[in-house]
Amino acid sequence: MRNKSVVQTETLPQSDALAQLNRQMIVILDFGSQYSELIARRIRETQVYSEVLSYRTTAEQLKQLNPKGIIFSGGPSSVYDDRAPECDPEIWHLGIPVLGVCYGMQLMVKQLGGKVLPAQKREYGKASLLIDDPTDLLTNVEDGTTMWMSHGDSCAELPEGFEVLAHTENTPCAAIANYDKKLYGVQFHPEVVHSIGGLALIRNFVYHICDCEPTWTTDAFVEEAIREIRARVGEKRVLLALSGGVDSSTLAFLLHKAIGDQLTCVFIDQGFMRKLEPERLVKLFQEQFHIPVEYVNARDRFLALVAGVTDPEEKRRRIGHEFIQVFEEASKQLGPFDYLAQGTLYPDVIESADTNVDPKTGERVAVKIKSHHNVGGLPKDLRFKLVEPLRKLFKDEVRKVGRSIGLPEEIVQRQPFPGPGLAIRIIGEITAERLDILRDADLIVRQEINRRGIYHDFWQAFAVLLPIRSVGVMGDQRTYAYPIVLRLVSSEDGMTADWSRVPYDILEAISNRIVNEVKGVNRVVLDITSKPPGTIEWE
Ligand SMILES: Nc1ncnc2c1ncn2[C@@H]1O[C@H](COP(=O)(O)OP(=O)(O)OP(=O)(O)O)[C@@H](O)[C@H]1O
Ligand SMILES: O=c1[nH]c(=O)c2[nH+]cn([C@@H]3O[C@H](COP(=O)(O)O)[C@@H](O)[C@H]3O)c2[nH]1
Ligand SMILES: NC(=O)CC[C@H](N)C(=O)O
Ligand SMILES: [Mg+2]
Repeated sequence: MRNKSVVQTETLPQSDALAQLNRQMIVILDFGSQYSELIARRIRETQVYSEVLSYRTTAEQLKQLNPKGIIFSGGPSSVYDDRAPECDPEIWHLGIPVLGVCYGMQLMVKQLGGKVLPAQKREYGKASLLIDDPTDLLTNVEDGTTMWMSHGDSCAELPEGFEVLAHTENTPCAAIANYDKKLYGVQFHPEVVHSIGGLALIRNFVYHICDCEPTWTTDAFVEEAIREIRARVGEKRVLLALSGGVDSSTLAFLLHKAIGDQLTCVFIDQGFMRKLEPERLVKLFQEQFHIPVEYVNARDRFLALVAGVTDPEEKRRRIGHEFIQVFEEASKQLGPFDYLAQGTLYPDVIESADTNVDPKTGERVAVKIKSHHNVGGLPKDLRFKLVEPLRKLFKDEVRKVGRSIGLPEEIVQRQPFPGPGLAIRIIGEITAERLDILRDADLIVRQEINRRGIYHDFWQAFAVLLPIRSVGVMGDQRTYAYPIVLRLVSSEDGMTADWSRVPYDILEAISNRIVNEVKGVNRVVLDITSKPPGTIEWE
């Protein structure tokens, strides 16, 4: 299993537990592709469980896990690079169906005795797939369908026992198979949305070649998560870090179901929350859900901690550490607790950690984008063991889980709010004054959006305060004040995002109100950057 963070070893040993349950699963071996997690998503969309593991996973380990199929991801290396990542060659003899994607296919070809060469023409983008064998892997994949390519190498000679299933204008071996051994390879990327026939191909592999049944449903996840939590925690007590967001609220419901009053929820008011949120959250949980919440007012200490700090990563690091500090203190007062539960999701883990393989060394290289406080901010000597049952899920999957265990729609549909809160929406130094300004501006954004019933049109809609000032004129007086940035984005899972095309009259209303009502602001600007290349938050 990937060693994503220093505390990974303390999290649920999911794979082992899964193996014991003998659940049908497809394993993805990651050779450093941008799309490895996307392949996992696609498989899960077919309602079959899937996990991404390192390309170093051995045949022996795979035998223990007993997956129904294995997918080799693409990767940035060329199979003939000096230290290109290779798989355990015993994998070819396990008798488990394998689908190699791009680099994965090239590796299959090379290791089994065929030839891979730099292609005559590199191929990036859409290509028309011409089908030579419309059965098996390519059943229901239309001849001439669009598939998405991204490669510089190509298969020049097939290994023994293989045949060509499809080609494109530039690529003679676009899809190949050794039917006897159930080994398949595709030069294109069936997992990306631009590959029109991609999902049909994936379904053929999963259902017909690997013989899986669509049994990994939300209900099955909930049932199993509850079983695993109980088995792991036993009679011990668990402290849940509750922010009131979708993830930790879903987790609160899940844990409440699993271990009842062994659970204590702690909400930390770090002073960077949105206006009126802390009060609302505590009331909602206590009065409506009857789940008690310990409210910890830590405003002053967090503010003191970030005073004068302008570096975004340093802010995140300090806030992350302080969170744990406060939990440890709470544990002394209310506990003791052996476990700390957090609503950590897959994207938090991916973005905080290293996900790429260095083509030269075969090692994972850090491409840390930003440290999500709940992952990168954790200290090495964490006293708690972590319980993070949502760690493998994407946001939309969590929403489904939440809904299925009775979380009200109001929370299920909530826009995400980062743990470090407004601290990472004030660029540069954080002061009490700037916090007040941003809180007021942010409330106006929310009010104007809610008033029009368009809250759910956005993945997130919020305000950012910039630490610069510009000149304006109000009531014939010169002003010299901060600008507010409007960040309004749509997204499916937070991994990519686009800026929302909001009608001008709404932008106008928001801008007018902010400039008129929020003291200290004299200008409103709109962020029109997608992710990538931007990120959703500004720090
Ligand atoms: N103020 C807080 N008090 C206690 N725990 C927190 C707080 N903020 C964040 N956390 C913990 O950190 C985790 C990650 O935060 P994150 O914002 O990603 O998730 P969330 O708040 O549960 O959901 P959402 O992404 O919808 O806001 C939370 O699930 C929660 O366990
Ligand atoms: O709990 C969190 N702790 C963090 O440190 C954090 N940083 C970003 N986010 C949220 O993650 C999504 C992707 O954000 P970015 O595009 O800014 O990386 C967006 O939805 C962000 O709001 C965070 N959530
Ligand atoms: N997307 C990939 O897997 C690329 C594989 C290999 N680096 C190539 O260029 O052919
Ligand atoms: Mg949150």
